[in-house]
Amino acid sequence: MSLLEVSDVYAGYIPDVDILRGVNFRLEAGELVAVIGPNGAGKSTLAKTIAGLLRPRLGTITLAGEDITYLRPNQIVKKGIGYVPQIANVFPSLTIEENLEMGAFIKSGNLKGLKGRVYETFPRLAERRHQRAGTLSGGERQMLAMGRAMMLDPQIMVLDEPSAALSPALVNDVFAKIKEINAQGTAIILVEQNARKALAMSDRGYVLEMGKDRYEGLGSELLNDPKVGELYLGIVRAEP
Ligand SMILES: Nc1ncnc2c1ncn2[C@@H]1O[C@H](COP(=O)(O)OP(=O)(O)OP(=O)(O)O)[C@@H](O)[C@H]1O
Repeated sequence: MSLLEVSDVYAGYIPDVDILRGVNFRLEAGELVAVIGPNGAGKSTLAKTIAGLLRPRLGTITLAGEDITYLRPNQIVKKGIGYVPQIANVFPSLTIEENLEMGAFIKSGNLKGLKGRVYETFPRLAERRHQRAGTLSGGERQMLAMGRAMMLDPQIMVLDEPSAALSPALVNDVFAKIKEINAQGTAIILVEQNARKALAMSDRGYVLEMGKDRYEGLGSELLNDPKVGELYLGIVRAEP
């Protein structure tokens, strides 16, 4: 049994229009798994469906064997699945510290230890803890959004295109932090347009196409698979 299993899920935003069309996906404890694929393939939709923001029309989602298919987003958070959306992922008018505290709103008890772990992972956030989040750079904002999800000490983090709109140097910074969070034991689903980099740092990956899992394999296998390279990584094969 996998930690998370998405089985034959159909989901969409408009009646009778399926975006996910029988997608299968699994995540083992502690794994880092990339989800790549062309624009509109349904990557973000899969992330939203796992987070409970979209209800599957068919299929099931289980967490450690428990059916969570129809749980609400707040119930899914409580089960230990943290979701970091692509946009609007921080409260701009609140300080960094306040943003982190909001992240732990469902947790009782002392938040100090949790905040300490976030600040240890992201020293730059510690330096700016009393600054409003709206004044942060794109990369810092992304780190705050991940920090906020860490405040729930989730067993799974679902990251929707954390590298979107970041410069290449910042992408490397953000990806290094993702690796670090994963090394601390959090399993990660990494939805990415930056396919090559995402696969290179992942245990496994999925290529989504038209709402279905088209390929699945080790990150390195997918990177070296000529079909995947040609279609999804922009690699042009030399003529024989
Ligand atoms: N809120 C929405 N209402 C209606 N359709 C939507 C909504 N969000 C996404 N879609 C549609 O769902 C399809 C898949 O979108 P999704 O964002 O999941 O793709 P993606 O693989 O993440 O693509 P990208 O790499 O471009 O972000 C697209 O055709 C998109 O137009």
